[in-house]
Amino acid sequence: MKPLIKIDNLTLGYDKEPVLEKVNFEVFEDDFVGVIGPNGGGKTTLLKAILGLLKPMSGKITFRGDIDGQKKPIGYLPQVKHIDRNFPITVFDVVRSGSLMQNPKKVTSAQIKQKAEELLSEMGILNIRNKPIGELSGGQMQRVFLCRALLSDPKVLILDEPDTFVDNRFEGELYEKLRLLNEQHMAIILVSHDLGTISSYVKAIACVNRELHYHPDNIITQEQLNSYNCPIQIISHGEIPHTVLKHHH
Ligand SMILES: Nc1ncnc2c1ncn2[C@@H]1O[C@H](COP(=O)(O)OP(=O)(O)OP(=O)(O)O)[C@@H](O)[C@H]1O
Repeated sequence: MKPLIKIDNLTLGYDKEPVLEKVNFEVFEDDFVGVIGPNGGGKTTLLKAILGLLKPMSGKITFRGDIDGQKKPIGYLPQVKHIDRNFPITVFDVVRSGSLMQNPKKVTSAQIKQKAEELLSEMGILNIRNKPIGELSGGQMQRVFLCRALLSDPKVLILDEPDTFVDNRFEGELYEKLRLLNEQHMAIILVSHDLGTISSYVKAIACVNRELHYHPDNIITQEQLNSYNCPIQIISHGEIPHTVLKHHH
C-alpha cells in the first residue's frame, strides 16, 4: 500500500534560515500520529508545508493520487489562538469555507449546506450557527473549526493543538471522535502538548525538534528523549502508567 503522504529529505525554513532539516516521514491510511516537541521546534512549520502553505527549501512532499488533485483534500484545524476573532464571519460561513478545498464540480452548494448542518448538529452547536465567531467561547471555536476541517470528508485530518481552550468534557469527546474517524480509515496527525492524551490515543509519535524522529508506538522512554534531544515531559498510559521526568540540558 502506498503512503497517503510521503516526505523525502525535506528542509523547511523562513528567509533562507532552516527551521527543520532532512525530514523523512510517511503517513498511511490508518495512521494516528501524535506530533510532539518543544515550543518553536517546527511542528506548525511542518504542517504548513504539508498543506502547501510553505515552499520547501529542499526535498519534496508527494501525495497519493486520491488526495492529490484535491479530490480528497486534507482537513486542517489550525491553532485557534491564531484566529482573528474580529474577522466578521458567522459560524455557518466558517464551516462552509471548508468546502473551498474541494473540487467545485463534485459538490453542490445544497450538499455543502446539508453536510455543514449535519456536522454542527453532531457537535451540538447547530443553535449557534448564525453567531459571529467573535462571540464564541474557546471550546465552541474548536468545535466550529473541527466541523470546517471535516466538511470535505478528508482522507487526512491535521489538528494543531486542538486541546487549547477546551473544557474537559469536550476534550474527551474530541479524542473519542478522532478515534472513531481513525477507525473509519481517516489518517490523523495531531499536534499536542498534552502528552498524557497523546499516549492514550495515538498509535505512533513523531518528535519534532529541528529534526523529526518517528516512534512507531505510543510510549516514549527517557532514553529516546535524551538521544532525540526532546526536552519535554511525558506521562505515559501504557500497561503501567508512569511519568518520565523532564530532561534538562
Ligand atoms: N512566518 C515566520 N517567519 C519567520 N520565522 C517563523 C515564522 N513562523 C515560525 N517561525 C519560526 O520557526 C520556528 C518554528 O516555529 P513553529 O511555529 O513551527 O514551532 P512549533 O513547534 O509549532 O511551536 P509551538 O509549539 O510554540 O506552536 C520558530 O523559531 C519560529 O519563531
